[in-house]
Amino acid sequence: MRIDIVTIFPAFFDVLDLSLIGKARARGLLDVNVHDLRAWTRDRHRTVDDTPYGGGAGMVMKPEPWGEALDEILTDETTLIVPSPAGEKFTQSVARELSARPHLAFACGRYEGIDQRVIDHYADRGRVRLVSLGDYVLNGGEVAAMAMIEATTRLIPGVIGNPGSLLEESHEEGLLEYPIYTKPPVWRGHEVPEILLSGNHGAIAQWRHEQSVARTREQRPDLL
Ligand SMILES: N#Cc1c(-c2ccc3ccn(Cc4cccnc4)c3c2)n[nH]c1N
Repeated sequence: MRIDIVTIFPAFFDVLDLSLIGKARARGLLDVNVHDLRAWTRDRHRTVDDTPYGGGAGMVMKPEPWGEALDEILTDETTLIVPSPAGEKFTQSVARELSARPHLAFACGRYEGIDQRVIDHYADRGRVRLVSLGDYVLNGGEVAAMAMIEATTRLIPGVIGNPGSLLEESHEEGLLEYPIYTKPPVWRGHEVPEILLSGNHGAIAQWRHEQSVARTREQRPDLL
């Protein structure tokens, strides 16, 4: 998978050189390219924003630099993802869908967002998705893009060492994951549930499912 990210804060994505995504890049499983939107500005001040038509607080990102950047980056195979508080909810299902795409491009806005005509222009030409990380307000698209990239790329075969672990994670089957324990068997008076020490794998699987259902009912009844 190729990923392109356009942002006015390219250094924000230096973290993608680390950990599993960094290793996947080094192994050629991922091709991640970060671009500074200001590279596509034409004026001395490298201006990317201006005042909103119709008045109102804040500034809006100008369409011209975005148009020149995206014209250079997008292909017929690209899914353009625009993180936005007005977007569809980003879920594990969306992550799974995106993980099968050959090329993802993330347009990370700042200020009050990107001129709507940019989204309209590329929507006419193919796959554009406005996607929201959740029902709260961030200062820009970078944090959302980072979360979406991590949730999506970890589903690509080979990125995570143990693919079996993906199947038991929260939200993969619509339930929250069961509680997990490791050594020591007793810690500050807290004991590991006896069933987990029994070696009875059928009973352990049953207990874990029951714990997932109970946890989901408690924390996220909306998922049931
Ligand atoms: N995904 C996602 C988001 C964002 C988000 C994404 C991109 C931008 C570009 C600018 N802002 C600031 C801003 C603030 C208020 C109104 N409109 C815009 C962004 C917020 N906020 N919350 C989410 N779940």
